[in-house]
Amino acid sequence: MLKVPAHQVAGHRADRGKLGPRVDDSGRFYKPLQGDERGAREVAFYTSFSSDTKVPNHISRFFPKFYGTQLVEASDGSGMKPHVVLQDLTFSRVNPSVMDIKIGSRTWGPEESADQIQKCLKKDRESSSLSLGFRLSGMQIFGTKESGFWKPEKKWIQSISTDEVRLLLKKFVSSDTSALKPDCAFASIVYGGSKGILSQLLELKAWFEDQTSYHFFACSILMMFEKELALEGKSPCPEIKLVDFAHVFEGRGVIDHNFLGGLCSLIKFISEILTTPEDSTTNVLVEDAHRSHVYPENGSA
Ligand SMILES: O=P(O)(O)O[C@@H]1[C@@H](OP(=O)(O)O)[C@H](OP(=O)(O)O)[C@H](O)[C@H](OP(=O)(O)O)[C@H]1OP(=O)(O)O
Ligand SMILES: Nc1ncnc2c1ncn2[C@@H]1O[C@H](COP(=O)(O)OP(=O)(O)O)[C@@H](O)[C@H]1O
Repeated sequence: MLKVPAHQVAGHRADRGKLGPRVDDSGRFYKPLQGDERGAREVAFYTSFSSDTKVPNHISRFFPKFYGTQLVEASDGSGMKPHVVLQDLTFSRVNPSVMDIKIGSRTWGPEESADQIQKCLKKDRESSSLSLGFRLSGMQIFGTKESGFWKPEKKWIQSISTDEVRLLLKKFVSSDTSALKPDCAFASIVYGGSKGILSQLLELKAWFEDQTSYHFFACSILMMFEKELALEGKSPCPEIKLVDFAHVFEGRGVIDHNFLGGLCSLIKFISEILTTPEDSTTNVLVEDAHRSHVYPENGSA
């Protein structure tokens, strides 16, 4: 029996009769193929990437495993539809904090329609994409068993300023989701360390400095970890994964400057949080109380 992913933070959702991804009980994530060229492009990417012998294992681990395509009953009741079958990235996690960061100042590819370009350009301008080279697309932060997750509204998170982006990157690794000033209590064990998120981002960056096979537009980095493990004195299992390849195009021997630029910018933000967590340029998130809602553990978004 397929169900709506409990920890999905962005993109199309399969609730309320809409078309969206679902998961099974064995760790697989079923993403409906968009009927136009986007679906075809995503399948083409996974097919090519999963058999690309030039991609080293320490890089392919940042991508969901690909199990082909399958006809599955669509979540909107429209009948059997092709889905791309992927590894469910949050399958083994209990109460993960998750952030979806869309990378690149430009989120449309070279062969897109004028309408698609206009739509993307508007979102890029109205978000931090143009100014920072990335935007937060969605997130959830686990608080406690009693309070559940803090999950800001999607439209708000995509319209925030540079200072608010910095503040949310801090809040993501802080102990109290309701505190107005983040304490960055988990920054060193989530962002820092030889297996932390910064180190993984730097590994990814080194690959992007060389690879010229793929250009990733509108692709996201998912950052995940588990606060409860940290509170038990264990590793919070910080991890990055890339998702959403509906706008991947052939690189044709050219560096993916758009993705690389956004990745470098994100790296700078994370590095600064590690070196100066007390930086006073980020104060309180004034809109916070109005624009977010908390839903209980295992509740729906
Ligand atoms: O449908 P919307 O307005 O939610 O837009 C989708 C975006 O959601 P957003 O509201 O920006 O978080 C969505 O963004 P996220 O993945 O949520 O960051 C995609 O950009 C999606 O386009 P595509 O499937 O990648 O071509 C977008 O889908 P399309 O509208 O292009 O089908
Ligand atoms: N393989 C996966 N496993 C678990 N969650 C995923 C996976 N792929 C995507 N997600 C979740 O779904 C969200 C939207 O995914 P995405 O591929 O960007 O969809 P869309 O094309 O609808 O924007 C991500 O933010 C993430 O929370």
